[in-house]
Amino acid sequence: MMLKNDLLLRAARGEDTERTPVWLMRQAGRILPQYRALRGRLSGFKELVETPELAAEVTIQPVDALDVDAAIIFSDILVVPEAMGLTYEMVEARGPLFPETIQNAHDVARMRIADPEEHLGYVLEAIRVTKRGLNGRVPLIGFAGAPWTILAYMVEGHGSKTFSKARRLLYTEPALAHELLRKITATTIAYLQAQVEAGANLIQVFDSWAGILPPHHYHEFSTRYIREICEALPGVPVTVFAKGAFFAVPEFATLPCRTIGLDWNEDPQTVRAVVGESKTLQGNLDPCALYGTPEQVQHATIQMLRRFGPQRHIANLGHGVYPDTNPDNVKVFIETVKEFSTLAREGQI
Ligand SMILES: Cc1c2[nH]c(c1CCC(=O)O)Cc1[nH]c(c(CCC(=O)O)c1C)Cc1[nH]c(c(CCC(=O)O)c1C)Cc1[nH]c(c(C)c1CCC(=O)O)C2
Repeated sequence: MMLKNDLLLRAARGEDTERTPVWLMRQAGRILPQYRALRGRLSGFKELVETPELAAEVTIQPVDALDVDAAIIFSDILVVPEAMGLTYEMVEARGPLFPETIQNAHDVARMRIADPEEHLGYVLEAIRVTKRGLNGRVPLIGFAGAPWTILAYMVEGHGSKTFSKARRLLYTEPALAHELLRKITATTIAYLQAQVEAGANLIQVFDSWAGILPPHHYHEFSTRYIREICEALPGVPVTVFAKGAFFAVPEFATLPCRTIGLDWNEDPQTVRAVVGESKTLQGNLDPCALYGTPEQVQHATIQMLRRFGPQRHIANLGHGVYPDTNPDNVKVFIETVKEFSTLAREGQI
């Protein structure tokens, strides 16, 4: 089906666009009252993720409510470890928990390379239902966690400031870590290819815990697997978002991906100077900028747009929007991107 709004895809491919496309990480859920109302009627997060009609409804909510230029499928990166054999629980107000974790060679051997239709069919069906519901209004983004970030949860068992159990494994049992990373990578590649087949127009890889590794470990245990994922998706626009990995930007410039996501610690002009003109950059307003007055939000957004320049930019936050953000300020952010980037191209400002 032809897309009515394909700004995101054209910007990712490096084509000139009449304005800068905009969406927000974690736009589905959390901040929208209509999400909270639906979520309140359900037993929990997993029911929502595993019921394709409901996941599709929540995916489309921000397109209706915020007028963003893309939808992102409502799911979680932790569906991948579950498909491999490690069930997760979502503890209300605390986050994910794995009752069993990966500790030794026996545990790694027990993990299977998942079959997307068999073990993640509910996500693929949610993508198909979402595509019908979107009816070509905007592109749909599919996603997965980067293998390193997935390993971190599988070994640690829950969120952590340091992920010291996961980092310890890289020193004490590097071969075992690689074996697990290979299985996660194989599962992720098949899963992302299936997402594209189901209708995802662009793929984002989230390496949320990139920033806790030293650069040499990041190169050895993360970038090489991200590279394999990018290589397995030829022709698909891929965005690599690695939080805290400013040290890896020179290497990201060599990845066969279209877009590099920046967190708010990164300076767009510095990154641009390193990667050159061959990549699109995404980001990177500090989510805390959305706590200001509407005028302050507008000011911060315009400053961010100026740092990126008009082309080869996808406007976004530097990480997911915080749950207590006023949706009206999110709208100011989105409208400012649309208006200012249009005027900038017309030479009016
Ligand atoms: C709290 C949490 C969850 N899952 C996870 C956490 C973080 C735990 C920690 O701090 O260590 C793990 C997770 N899930 C996702 C990521 C990668 C993106 C990131 O760094 O934020 C990570 C690190 C993607 C996601 N996780 C989710 C999406 C889809 C929603 C969207 O992007 O709009 C994505 C891309 C949805 C999700 N996932 C979760 C909830 C409650 C929701 C729905 C509403 C909300 O955002 O609060 C649970």
